[in-house]
Amino acid sequence: MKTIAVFASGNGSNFEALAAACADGRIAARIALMVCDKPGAFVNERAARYGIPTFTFNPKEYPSKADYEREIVRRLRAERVELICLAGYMRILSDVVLEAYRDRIVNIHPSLLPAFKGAHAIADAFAYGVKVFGVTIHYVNGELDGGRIIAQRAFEYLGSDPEELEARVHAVEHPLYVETVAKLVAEQ
Ligand SMILES: Nc1nc2c(c(=O)[nH]1)N[C@@H](CNc1ccc(C(=O)N[C@@H](CCC(=O)O)C(=O)O)cc1)CN2
Ligand SMILES: O=CNCC(=O)N[C@@H]1O[C@H](COP(=O)(O)O)[C@@H](O)[C@H]1O
Repeated sequence: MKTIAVFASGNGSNFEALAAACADGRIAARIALMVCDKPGAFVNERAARYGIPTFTFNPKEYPSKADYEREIVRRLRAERVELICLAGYMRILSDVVLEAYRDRIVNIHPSLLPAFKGAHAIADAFAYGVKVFGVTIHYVNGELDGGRIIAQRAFEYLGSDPEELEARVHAVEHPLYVETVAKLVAEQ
């Protein structure tokens, strides 16, 4: 049984998709920790419902990113975490975490990378008027949204409602993340 950690900053629908899949065996892993940089974010409520321990912190309470990342690594090691899944985690990871978990961090990004990197991918793609949207799961390294791609799924959207588009993105990313993490933990 592999041990994973999920990092999130907001609503946590991807976190919940992974937690549900671990709970019912579709992913042969246990989520030992949910890491969140936003106290009060709804993802904390979701973790509580699943009885998953959290390390939720306020970056402003630490002298630097390295300080809070050292604390994160301490807790990950204490839980013997083997794989980190970023799921809407909106902080750029420094070498403190990247080196401790080299090639064992994956991220889901709501665009067909390398197009539309960054924190506002859906809005940027929508503004561009793209007709084909998609999601990407990639390894995380020092280059922002530039790690080796593991999986992608595309879909056509011709509408003009940003909320409808975001719902379509989530409907595609949840099963893809579950399917991809299930394969990753089965391989390791
Ligand atoms: N190493 C590294 N870290 C990462 C990713 C990566 O592929 N490599 N993928 C990230 C997901 N994508 C982004 C892209 C941009 C930003 C971003 O610009 N964040 C602001 C802060 C945003 C906020 O305050 O909420 C910052 O400067 O940290 C955050 C996540 C998560 N962290
Ligand atoms: O990789 C770049 N940026 C990260 C990013 O934008 N991730 C996206 O944040 C959303 C979180 O939704 P939630 O799971 O909280 O409901 C989700 O759509 C992720 O693809």
